[in-house]
Amino acid sequence: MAATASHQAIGTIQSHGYFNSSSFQQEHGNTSLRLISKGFRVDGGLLRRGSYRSKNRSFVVSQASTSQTSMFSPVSSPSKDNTANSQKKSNEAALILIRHGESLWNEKNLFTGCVDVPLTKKGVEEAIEAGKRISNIPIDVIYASALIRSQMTAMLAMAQHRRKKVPIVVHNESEQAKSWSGIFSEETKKQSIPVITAWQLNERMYGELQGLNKQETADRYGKEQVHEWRRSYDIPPPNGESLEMCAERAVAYFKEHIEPQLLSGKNVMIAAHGNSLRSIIMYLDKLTSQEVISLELSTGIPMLYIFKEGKFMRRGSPVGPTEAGVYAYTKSLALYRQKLDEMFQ
Ligand SMILES: O=C(O)[C@@H](CO)OP(=O)(O)O
Repeated sequence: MAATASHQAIGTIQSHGYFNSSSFQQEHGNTSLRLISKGFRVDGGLLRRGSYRSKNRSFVVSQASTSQTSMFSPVSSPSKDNTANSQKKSNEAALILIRHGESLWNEKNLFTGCVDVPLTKKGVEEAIEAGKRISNIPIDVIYASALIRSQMTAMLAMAQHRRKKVPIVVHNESEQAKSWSGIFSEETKKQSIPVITAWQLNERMYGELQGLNKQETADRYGKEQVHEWRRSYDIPPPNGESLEMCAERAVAYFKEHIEPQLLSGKNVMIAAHGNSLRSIIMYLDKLTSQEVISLELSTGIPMLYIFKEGKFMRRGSPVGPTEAGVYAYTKSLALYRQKLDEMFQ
């Protein structure tokens, strides 16, 4: 939106734009215009559409200010949310889990953990293939780890989605980052999918094994020892995280941030890692610490769960966009697909 000369000072504030009132006040002085904290309140009322003038500057609010998030409105936690609406909405949602495609260190057979390594060409192809498999499943919000291999996977997969919404990484790391990534069109926001990145979804930290060759490590320390480090539930590799430690942060994040989304009816995709996903699957499928030992995830294979009435139902891996079975799991998935067929035939 073009800012007029008099509005140039801070540009345009929108309902979904990020606005740092304290920096505004520092810059422009705490004047007749009082912007209280993050609510865009002026003397107790919400800012309305229009132009505002402080001591020496003016600015524009182009929409009534009710929210300060960009395209992503965080849902309130289920315990705080007691409206009938949320009850209605909590009916059903799809959850897709996907381990990133092959990385350059997977290819070299190196322990990777939290080292931030990109995908190989094969990994890129796996992510694209994964995207085709889930291209008819609704996705409202995407979670990825802080590592590039999961983010590449999410983005490449989404490029295959028939709905053609644009996945956009949410930048909440600072007020400025929020503000600078603001989107000023409701229509554009509707055509976007927020991608939320979280270190808690990172691969388990492999400690002093990171960068070592898996085969050479087995030759040196013995196959059993290395298998214990790699697959046991509670034995950490030297100075690294056990699966149990990884689960503590990954599952906590899932419960705190992702479950409320599902409860509110949002369809979620999580792109993450072998072990962070193993820990989440252990929680979803109620696996014991013995059972999780034999759980192995392939790179780039999406897994579908239906969340219904507070329960997670594992629906396996959608084989392809034409596989009828996946869409027969629930009425809403079938309807979504039907709509896509109508829109894009
Ligand atoms: O190296 C790693 O970070 C992981 C995943 O690739 O290895 P592992 O097979 O031991 O879980």
